[in-house]
Formats: sequence, structure tokens, C-alpha cells
Amino acid sequence: MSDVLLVLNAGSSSIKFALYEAHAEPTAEHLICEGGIGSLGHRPHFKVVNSDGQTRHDVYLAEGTSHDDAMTALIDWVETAFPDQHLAAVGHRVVHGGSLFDGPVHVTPEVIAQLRGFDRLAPLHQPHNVAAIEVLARLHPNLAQVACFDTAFHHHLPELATAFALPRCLTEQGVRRYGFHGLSYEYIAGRLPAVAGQAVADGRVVVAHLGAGASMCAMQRCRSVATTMGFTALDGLMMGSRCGELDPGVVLYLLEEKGMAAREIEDLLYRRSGLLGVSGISDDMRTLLASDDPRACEAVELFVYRVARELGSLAASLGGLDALVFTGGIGEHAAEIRRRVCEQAVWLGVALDDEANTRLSGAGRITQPDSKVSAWAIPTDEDLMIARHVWRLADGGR
Ligand SMILES: Nc1ncnc2c1ncn2[C@@H]1O[C@H](COP(=O)(O)OP(=O)(O)O)[C@@H](O)[C@H]1O
Ligand SMILES: CC(=O)OP(=O)(O)O
Ligand SMILES: [Mg+2]
Repeated sequence: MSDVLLVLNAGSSSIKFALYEAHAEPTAEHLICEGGIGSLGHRPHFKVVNSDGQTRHDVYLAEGTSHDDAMTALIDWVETAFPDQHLAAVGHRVVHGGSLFDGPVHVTPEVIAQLRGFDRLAPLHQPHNVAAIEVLARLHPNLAQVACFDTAFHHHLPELATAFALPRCLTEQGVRRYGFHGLSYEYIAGRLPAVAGQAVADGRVVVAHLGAGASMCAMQRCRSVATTMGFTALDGLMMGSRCGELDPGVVLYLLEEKGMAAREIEDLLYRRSGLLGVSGISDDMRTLLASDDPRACEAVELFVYRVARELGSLAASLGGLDALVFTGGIGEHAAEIRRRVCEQAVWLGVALDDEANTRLSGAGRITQPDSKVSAWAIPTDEDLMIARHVWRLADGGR
């Protein structure tokens, strides 16, 4: 019987997963299948595809299926579909680890209690990440669980890059910048030498993770030195439905002058702003790029403007720029967004190769050979990063 590892990324309306062989440190070739249960709360759709893209399982679960029952269905499916394999461990994506965790940890009741303390700091993610851990602990108490954090890659940020200009006592209580999407940045840092060469990996690089959530990270020798997300995953870039950077005076105005409650403001800033709020059409970049509605065009323009401005800020934090990397659903697939960001970065020395950018699929360079600053697109793989962490933690413990 051989071991397999399950990677879980549990959200409010979906549980995404990937299953890896675990006889060696996982690589992309060790992926067995991936998928998830989507539309939880409506008519849950359980779909699994093999690593070659072939559909392996495609069923609808009963309307009203709870998160607990969905998790049971997922684990039961893994055990039934792979009777000769032993589920050795589960690795979870956990968005917020505060300053408590600088790397992955085995889940214990104490860790669960600590993670619950961050629920309000990542309301779209944390409660669902932790609920999945709790359900598995209840249903399969002997199954090893590992928590892997979005914040860990930024754990050693220079203190200056984490500080808000607030009274010291608040900083000491942990009100500071943490940064997120760290599993994605860590994966990209690991790919940089192979894709862009060792000289780039050793240099000053800004990585733009542009997905449903979006952030950017300035790296020096593949370590995070500055990032756009902050105390929560609300700061920085404009996102699908999140506002990104905002004058805190707006929040006070909404509280005092508009009489909004804290939870209403939370809903506004996390779920009704960003591309969705500005366009009034969709939180999905594909939909907006395909639309000729002026509100869709304005939303896209603001998205690009915010990325370009943060790029300048992060380049300043690095004292210059050697390379720019795009990743995440938008960064990997939207050549138009990459083109527009690069056009606004000409002043930094980015000379786009329009044809290479349009043609690119997968990982590669999108700037001209003599561009002072090179730009790249590299598909991210947070699941693989988690599988590796779980394997390393287990292997180290052997
Ligand atoms: N071909 C494409 N062109 C433009 N945008 C795309 C394309 N494919 C995916 N996207 C965008 O990527 C975003 C989702 O990114 P993704 O990284 O998959 O999100 P998540 O954070 O949920 O993992 C959506 O806005 C989607 O429209
Ligand atoms: C931290 C975060 O914003 O994650 P996602 O992009 O998956 O929403
Ligand atoms: Mg993502």
C-alpha cells in the first residue's frame, strides 16, 4: 500500500482539493487528481479531474448538503476510489497565521484555538479553513493534519515594512502588516532559477499574484522584503470583490455619517467592492475584458492603474528592479492586463515583447531581449507547495 497526501483549500462556498503520491517529495508529476465541491449552500457540484485533464468524477450532491457532509463525501470518495492507497496526511491552506507561525505546523487542539483567534482578520477565508480542520479532526481523529500559512513566507519581513504609523502599544499587540499569498510567492521563488535564471532569482524581483484576491511581493534573493496586503487580505491592490487600499477615514465616515454597522462595512469592503463594485457587472476579469460597457472598462483601467502604482512603490522599496513576474488566474492568462501593466512600467525599463506576451502559454518571458527589466509569466501552484510542506514535515519527523 502506498501513501497519498490530500491538499485542501476550504472556502465559504467551495472545498478545493488535490491528491498527490507521496513516495518522494511531491512534484507536479506526482499529482493524481484534483477538483472540488463547489456551490456549497446551493446545489453542490463534486467534480474531480485526473492529472491528464480527464474527468474522473462528476456528480451533484443533495441540495442543502452541509460543509461537514461535503467533507465526509470527499474523504469517502478518496478512500473508495483509491482502495490500495493509504491517506497519510492532509495539508490545509490556512490564510492567517499572524506572527505565531513561520512555517507549516502539525494541527493540535491548541493550534486550532490559535487559528480561531484570526477569524475576524480574514473573514472570507479563515473561518472556512479552520472549520475544515475541525471537521476532519472530528471525523478522522487519527488522520495527521498540517496547516500551511499564506503569512509564513512574509514572516521575516523587515520590521520597517510591517509597521503602521500607529501608537506603539497597538503595534506591540500585533496590529501590523503580515502579507498573504505566501504559498504562491514561495512556489514562484522556487521556480525562478529554472524559468528566469539564477541572476534574476538572485536579484530584485516583484511578483504580482493577480487572482480573485490580488497582491504583490517585492523579493530580494527570493525573500519577501515588502508586500501590498496588510493586517488583513483587504489592503493593497483592487481585487475581484475587495477594495484594496482605502483611506481609513472612509470607514469612519461610513460608521458615523452613514450609520453603517461594522459587519455591513465588512460586507461592503470584502464582498461588494473591487472589480464588482466599480463595474456593477462582475468580479470576474474575463467577463469585464469581454464587455464593452464603459463601467467594465473603467474597472479594468483602475485595476491596472493600481498594479502599476504599487509596482513603483515596491521597486522603490527594493532600490530598483531587475524583473517583474505575473501569476494567479489573471497574471497567467490575461495577456491584455500584462500588456497594459508593462506599458505603464516603461519608465522602470520594461520593454514588452507584444508577440511573446500574446503567444505565451505556461511559463516564459514577455519582454524584449534587451529590456533593462525582464518580465515573465509563471503559473503558480499553491497546492503543490502545500503537498511539499506536508511531505517535508512528515519526512523530518521520521
Ligand atoms: N483567460 C483569462 N483571461 C482573463 N482573466 C482570466 C482568465 N482566466 C482566469 N482569469 C481570471 O482570473 C481570476 C481568478 O483567478 P484565480 O487565481 O483562479 O482565483 P482564486 O483566487 O480563486 O484561485 C478571475 O478574475 C478570472 O476572470
Ligand atoms: C489571501 C487571499 O486573498 O486569497 P485568495 O486570492 O485565494 O482569495
Ligand atoms: Mg488563489
